Amino acid sequence: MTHPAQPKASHFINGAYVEDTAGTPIPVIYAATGEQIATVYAATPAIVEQALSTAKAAQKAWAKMTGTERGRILRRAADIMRERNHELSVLETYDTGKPLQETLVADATSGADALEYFGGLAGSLTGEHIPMGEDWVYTVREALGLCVGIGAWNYPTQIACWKGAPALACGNSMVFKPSETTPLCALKVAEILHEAGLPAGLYNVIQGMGEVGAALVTDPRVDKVSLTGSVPTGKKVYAAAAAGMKHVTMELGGKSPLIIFDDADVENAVGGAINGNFYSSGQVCSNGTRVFVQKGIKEKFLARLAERTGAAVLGDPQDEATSFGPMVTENQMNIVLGYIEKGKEEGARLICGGKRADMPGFFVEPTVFADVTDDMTIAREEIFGPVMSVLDFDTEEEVIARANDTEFGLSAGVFTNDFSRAHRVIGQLEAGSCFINSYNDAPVEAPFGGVKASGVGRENSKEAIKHFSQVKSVYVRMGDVEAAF
Ligand SMILES: NC(=O)c1ccc[n+]([C@@H]2O[C@H](COP(=O)([O-])OP(=O)(O)OC[C@H]3O[C@@H](n4cnc5c(N)ncnc54)[C@H](O)[C@@H]3O)[C@@H](O)[C@H]2O)c1
Ligand SMILES: CCCCC=O
Repeated sequence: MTHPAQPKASHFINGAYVEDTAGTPIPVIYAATGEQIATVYAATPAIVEQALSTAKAAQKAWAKMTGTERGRILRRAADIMRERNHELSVLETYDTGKPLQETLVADATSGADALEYFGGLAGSLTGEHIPMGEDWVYTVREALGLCVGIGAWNYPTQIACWKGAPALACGNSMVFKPSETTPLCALKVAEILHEAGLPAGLYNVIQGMGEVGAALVTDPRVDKVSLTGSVPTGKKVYAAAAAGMKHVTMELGGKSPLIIFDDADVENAVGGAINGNFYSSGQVCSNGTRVFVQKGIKEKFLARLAERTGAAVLGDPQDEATSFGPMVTENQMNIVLGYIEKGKEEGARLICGGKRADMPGFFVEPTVFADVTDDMTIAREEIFGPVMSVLDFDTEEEVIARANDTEFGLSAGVFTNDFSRAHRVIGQLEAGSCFINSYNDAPVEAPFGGVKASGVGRENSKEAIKHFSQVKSVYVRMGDVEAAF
């Protein structure tokens, strides 16, 4: 019998599902059982062409509509997403393995927030009037044109909406390629947008691996590329986009510091460290995986952390009681287990976890290492799994230097009851998305993105509008034109 997660077809182009079984089959594996639940096919060159030409053709008429008209459609889509939250969350759980307890509150709901927020902003996208004596300049905020979105596998619904909603609000069209690991949810986003009244051709989803992404990025009709992925992929995609002088947004990886001073509330700091390491089984770009704890509270912090981590409920992700799911794939599980072995070999002290969980599926126990030093592999490389490194520190000055000693710069957090210190420290951390006495909040109203190797540009908030539009400036002369001859 066909699994309920099997989509009607692999691609969504020009307002309808489209199939082409000539493409490479992509199996969709449910991470909690290892069973194949669906199959999609990678886009053939004919499918890529169909998606790009339809998106190119549809964009101009969309940009001519008023922002209020465009926004109304996005807000209607947000309402539909919220009405279908349960069904979409179940699908997100099949796509990623993340527990339903999380997907019910963090995925379609976050996507709906983006559609609602950018739908609301669409009517307010105006230029300015700049007086020049008798003359004046006016500016117009215009769409970029045809945008490509490429997604990672940890938040398939959210990424499809975080890119699609601002792009459409500004009058662009989009071809979105989800990660080949989680191809299901973006198709539902496309379906819902069209049900809400989006004209055909404006939001298209095609499947495929890196080659399909590369074909999209290098196409001369494409004006902008927004990628969520790893730093190595980001470097390739950025270079390819630069060759065509295209706009880019790069939401990439991290190895973010979470700094806990000894005056912090220990329970809140432990909660922040759990949210910053074990949510989505650690598969979150902004995770604070280098937890610097001031020596005075180190043992108290570790004891409570081990106790609370022991309360994680590993199990069937579709059961709402489960609070911790599997890695997205067997490969990702093996990568994470490899890092855990490396941590042990390099002399870190294992506090809890440290192995594959004894159950079906790709589960790795939530793992904490203490006595981690800056040079250890687990403290330097992005693991993208539930492995927390706890490092000791003595002084504020020392911890700031060590926190910044990384190629990455996505996020950073500070826990302290001294607010002067909190702002002073955050002010010196090289990171794009920061937290004080909290971790991993990502509301649509706040800009999200990194500095250094972690990215270029910002998603969410009014900042995202700048990255999906451009400004035309028009000089208006009221008098005669003076010329040299
Ligand atoms: N900053 C953020 O907002 C954010 C959010 C989620 C995940 N991430 C990062 O994503 C990574 C995990 O996701 P992943 O393993 O799917 O990343 P990945 O880099 O392997 O793949 C990302 C996407 O890029 C595509 N791709 C690969 N090669 C390409 C090429 N040459 N041209 C065009 N597209 C290409 C893939 O098919 C996939 O859709 C982690 O590093 C994580 O930190 C970042
Ligand atoms: C907390 C925001 C998650 C986006 C990156 O993985």
